[in-house]
Amino acid sequence: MSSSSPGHGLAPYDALLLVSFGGPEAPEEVMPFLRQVTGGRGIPEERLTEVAGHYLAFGGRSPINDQCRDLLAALRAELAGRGLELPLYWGNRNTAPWLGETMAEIARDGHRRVLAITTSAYPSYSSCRQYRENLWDAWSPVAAAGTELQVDRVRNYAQHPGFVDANLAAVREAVERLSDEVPHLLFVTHSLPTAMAETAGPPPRSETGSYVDWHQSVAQEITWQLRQETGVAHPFDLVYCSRSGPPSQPWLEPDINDRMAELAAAGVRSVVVAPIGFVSDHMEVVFDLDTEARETAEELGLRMERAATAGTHPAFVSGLVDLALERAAVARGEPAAPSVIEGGSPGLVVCPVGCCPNLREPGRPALCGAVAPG
Ligand SMILES: CC1=C(CCC(=O)O)c2cc3nc(cc4[nH]c(cc5[nH]c(cc1n2)c(C)c5CCC(=O)O)c(CCC(=O)O)c4C)C(CCC(=O)O)=C3C
Ligand SMILES: [Fe+2]
Repeated sequence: MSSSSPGHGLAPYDALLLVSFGGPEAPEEVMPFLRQVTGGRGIPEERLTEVAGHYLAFGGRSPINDQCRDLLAALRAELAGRGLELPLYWGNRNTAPWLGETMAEIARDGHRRVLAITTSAYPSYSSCRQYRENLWDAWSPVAAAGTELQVDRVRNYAQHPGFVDANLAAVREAVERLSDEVPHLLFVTHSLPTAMAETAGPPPRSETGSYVDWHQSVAQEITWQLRQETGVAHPFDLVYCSRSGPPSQPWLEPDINDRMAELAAAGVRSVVVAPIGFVSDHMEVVFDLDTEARETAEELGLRMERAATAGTHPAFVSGLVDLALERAAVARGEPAAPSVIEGGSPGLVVCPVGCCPNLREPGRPALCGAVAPG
């Protein structure tokens, strides 16, 4: 690691902040959570009832907050192990601990320069800018009250070797569990409205947008590294889960269940499902993949192994700390030396104007981005 003196590696930051999505922890919290997530977003009522059913099937408790608690513990241990003992806070977009309350606490505790890390690895409005808007909403009352608090953010990190290595290890283990077969690899991520996908990332963009491009390159890299290790070239695809929105609105396809049916029809007998779009076992993973897609696989007679998510894998946790060190070096004015997979894109430390635009409310303010001149 290039951090010069331990203990100063994260200067100028005096606090770290994990920013996540949030989730209900009891049955009576499910509907308020769903209304909070979808407020004003045109999600049909039937979809909400359906998704409420997913949460209620798990006792009304989403796995996501517990996973944030585990990640916080793992990050604290990693920071302490490297002599980087900065306080680490946690705030959510949709449930307690609310980001706004955490930001106020950070200010009360006397911190003035905070580095945020989101539990979301890829560019897109939902996975990138929306968190920057949440940071703005949390920060502006603090700033209005006269506290000079500056918030920066670690870049989108899906193409960082730490995230990729954790996912590679998980795919390797899942393939090994299917010992005598060459499974088809199904890399899965959250579907998005195609309009959001095509505008993901900084302009200029490819036709598919950075969300899809980044996932493709992570899927390719994992498949390639596996081939280097084992000599086996697995066929692979990028597929989607958790489509929402009205049926009239186009979302990214193919859905994992549809793709499994095609593969089974073509004679494929086993699949590894690798949720590279999720940093840990969110409800989408435990319901849409472990429950729904597994049922589909059983109906189709496909053997299915689900690869673990990055979770608290040591490569992922230490990678996040490396990313924080990298961001701190940039904040100190040192030359950027982003660590990135072969042929990948390092992502941007500060999102440029027009990056992952908010198509619904174009003028909405966001932190951690360049401001349009004039
Ligand atoms: C790209 C992306 C990520 C990955 C990046 C990131 O992690 O942020 C993500 C994560 C998550 N999404 C989650 C839950 C939900 N997402 C919904 C709705 C939507 N997601 C969208 C996109 C994404 N979502 C979109 C475009 C919508 C349509 C409404 C809108 O335009 O905003 C809805 C409404 C019901 C439904 O329609 O499904 C729910 C309940 C949870 C919590 C899971 C848990 O509890 O473990 C997590 C981590
Ligand atoms: Fe979502």
